Amino acid sequence: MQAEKLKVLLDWGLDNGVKCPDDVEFVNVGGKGFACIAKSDITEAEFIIPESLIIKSSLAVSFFKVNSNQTSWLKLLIAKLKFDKSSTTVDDENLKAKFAPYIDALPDEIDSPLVWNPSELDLLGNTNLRSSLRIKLYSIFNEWKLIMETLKKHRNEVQAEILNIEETLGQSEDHVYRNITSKVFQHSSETDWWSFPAFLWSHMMFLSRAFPEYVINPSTDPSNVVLLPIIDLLNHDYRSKVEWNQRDGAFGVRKLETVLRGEEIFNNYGGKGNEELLSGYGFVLEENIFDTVALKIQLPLTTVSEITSTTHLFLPTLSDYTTSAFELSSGKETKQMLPKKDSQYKDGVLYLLSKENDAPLRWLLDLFSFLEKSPDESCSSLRVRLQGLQNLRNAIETKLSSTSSTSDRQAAGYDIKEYRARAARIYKSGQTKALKHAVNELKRTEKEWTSQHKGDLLTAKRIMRFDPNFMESELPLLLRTNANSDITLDSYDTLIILWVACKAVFNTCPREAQWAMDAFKAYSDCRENTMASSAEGQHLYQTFFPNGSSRLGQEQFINATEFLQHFSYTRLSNGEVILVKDVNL
Ligand SMILES: C[S@@+](CC[C@H](N)C(=O)[O-])C[C@H]1O[C@@H](n2cnc3c(N)ncnc32)[C@H](O)[C@@H]1O
Repeated sequence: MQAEKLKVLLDWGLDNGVKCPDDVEFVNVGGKGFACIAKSDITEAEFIIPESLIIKSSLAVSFFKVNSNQTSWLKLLIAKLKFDKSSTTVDDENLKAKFAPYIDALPDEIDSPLVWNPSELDLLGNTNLRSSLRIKLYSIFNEWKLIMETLKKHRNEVQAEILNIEETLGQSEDHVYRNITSKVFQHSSETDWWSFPAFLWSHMMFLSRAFPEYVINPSTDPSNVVLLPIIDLLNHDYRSKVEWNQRDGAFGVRKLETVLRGEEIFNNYGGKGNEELLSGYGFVLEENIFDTVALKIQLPLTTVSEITSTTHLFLPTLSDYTTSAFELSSGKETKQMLPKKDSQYKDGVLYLLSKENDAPLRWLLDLFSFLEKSPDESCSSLRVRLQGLQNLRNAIETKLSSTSSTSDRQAAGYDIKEYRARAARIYKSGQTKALKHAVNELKRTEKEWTSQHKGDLLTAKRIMRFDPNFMESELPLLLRTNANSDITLDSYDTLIILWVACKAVFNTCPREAQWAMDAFKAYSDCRENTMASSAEGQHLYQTFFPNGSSRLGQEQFINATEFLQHFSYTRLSNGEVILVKDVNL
């Protein structure tokens, strides 16, 4: 059946001026649909489609007599060519008849999770992709609704369909599957061409096989796309070197390397991670070097504007990550760094973490350091950097545990397609690997910083090592306990607070930690005029000195408590508090 449709399509193409290399054959490959195979060694294989066969927005503009949202109208036009039995005429040409060989040969199904059943969706667990699906459906619905509201025909039915879909989208995954997404590829002859499932079908065809129109028409809106019959039979390999070009309105794809006999001739859809490949094209690649995991950080707009107006922090947007095959083939960096507006971050700042590129992790670390710092601290202070790193590591580890966990929803008992189960496994494992890589990179960075700044950090363990006198004699004296009775301190930070207070009382600070004493004195001097108010400090003082202390006043003790809070960071892995010298990294 598919082979017959393919033959009709290829004959139609050849009759109408499509040029393909002589020695290629298109075959049906399990899991991939059609593929183009070289029958001999081919140098610079080139595929050209004439302007007359390119399906572009101008057709939709002419047919629907519209001006805006051209890609949406083009999707509706393709849904009409597929589902409407009557003709669709533009300039006396019946598009339904003209493009029938193309429309008939489009794939029976796309394995995008947009149309997976609930049992298959469960395989995605709590990943970004799973949680973005409903939002994606809403966005496609809104795109459809926007043009439907201006469509003159079928007014009452369209209005009823809009209400019905809107209501369904607010319901359970199972309900959405049964009433909308399961219908996209199991369409009956009754499917209305203007219905939402028909639009969703068309949308998925565009997502998985459209090309940018600007290749043939540089002045067009950059978001406009075209369909290229036959050229769109080429599958994707990110290693494939290709050039997309135009000549006299025709669109060409040329291989820039020799393809050996028996090998597949690939296009290159651009550097896409498995999340984008799976949701848009319904497939994944093992060991995909473009794999990323997205972290979206929501910031109040006041914080965004503080960052953009007072710091040099880099806040990325999606365009900082996208590489299209067209850009790759041009061999030069074509992306322009356009000035960004604060409003671009209203839905969050996007960080795409990957094993291959640590720059986004560094941008994220800069942001977390900024968020950690107090007004009198610098973004590059050692304490701020170390605490920012801890907070970031904590956030990524939380994401990792939710990504690797299985979904907590109830499996719904639908059949699971093995192809989809494998795709879900590979996608999830790529997400987990990218997150683990980020955690390891942060651990390595922390180690590097702490070993470079060993002398600027004081842990409770270090104190006990180089100041044995403190535990053996000074602390019992201060607490008025017997030197032989055990002193129980329930945390490392309590020990450091008592050490700081003790050193101030006895003036016996060892040389290697003198910086901590100097900083404490300076801090206490600054606070002299402010009333010591820390409830935590007061409570701790009363615990240790229920009858007060002639040596250590409450105020000085509270100063030590607050000093530790201001000049320390907490290792989240073990709760250890570490005193940090006020230096820059
Ligand atoms: C532009 S079409 C390519 C032609 C497609 N094989 C067909 O039969 O129509 C894109 C679709 O091809 C398939 N595809 C492309 N590259 C692939 C790859 N490397 N591995 C698996 N499937 C691939 C996916 O189903 C994708 O949605």
